[in-house]
Amino acid sequence: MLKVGLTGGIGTGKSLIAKIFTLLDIPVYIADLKAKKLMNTNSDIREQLIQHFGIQVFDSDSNLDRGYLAKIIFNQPEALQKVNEIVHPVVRADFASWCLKYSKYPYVIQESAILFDTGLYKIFDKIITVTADKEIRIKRIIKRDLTTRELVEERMKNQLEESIKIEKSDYVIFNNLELVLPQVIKIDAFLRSLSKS
Ligand SMILES: CC(C)(COP(=O)(O)OP(=O)(O)OC[C@H]1O[C@@H](n2cnc3c(N)ncnc32)[C@H](O)[C@@H]1O)[C@@H](O)C(=O)NCCC(=O)NCCS
Ligand SMILES: Nc1ncnc2c1ncn2[C@@H]1O[C@H](COP(=O)(O)OP(=O)(O)OP(=O)(O)O)[C@@H](O)[C@H]1O
Repeated sequence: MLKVGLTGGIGTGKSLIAKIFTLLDIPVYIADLKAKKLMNTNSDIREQLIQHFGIQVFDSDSNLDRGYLAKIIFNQPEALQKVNEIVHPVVRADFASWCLKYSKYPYVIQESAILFDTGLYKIFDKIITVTADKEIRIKRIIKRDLTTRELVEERMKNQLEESIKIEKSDYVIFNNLELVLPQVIKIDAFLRSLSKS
């Protein structure tokens, strides 16, 4: 079974593309969601987060205080690296066991904004990058999250340049004004034929 990575910076449209692949009956592992779930439920992660960032990292209901952690890590590269070191190995193991459930499918996808940034891309047979112009991405995220330009740019600064991702990818989906559905259908057809060969 092929393992495919789906990546792209904040606001490029990864979630939208992931939904289309799901509609094409392809299992998709959303790393962001899984990471958040594991940060709330995995005791090793919880203990290490508390050890490094204090008890305030969880709120009074014992849920991760995302705003608190975001404020720390997206301004301090060392803190971001520490969180990545704590969380990513657990997500990696979780993905490996998740894949076992889908061995009958032609391929599976992991969606993550930071596949190249973290070196995780190496475990995938093929990588798809979704890309869009910076201004369009900023406007879409401000509208989606009711956030500010500054906060979106802060996250962008912590992610690899789009051009590097594009260069390292097998397939690129352009999501400015282009139609995305035909692009996804074409890539899906390639991947299905690859899985048969
Ligand atoms: C700091 C947290 C709690 C903020 O949560 P919040 O709901 O505000 O943002 P969300 O998770 O939706 O992230 C929005 C975007 O920020 C960017 N982002 C998230 N984590 C990272 C990271 N480790 N490095 C760079 N960019 C990141 C991505 O573009 C992501 O799509 C959360 O981002 C987090 O826990 N990150 C660390 C875990 C992680 O690396 N997750 C990514 C997939 S494994
Ligand atoms: N082609 C498009 N036209 C209009 N709006 C779009 C388009 N593609 C995505 N969007 C909107 O832009 C926003 C960002 O898209 P999406 O959530 O898919 O991005 P993402 O890459 O998953 O972002 P993040 O990294 O923050 O998770 C969403 O509100 C989505 O509905």
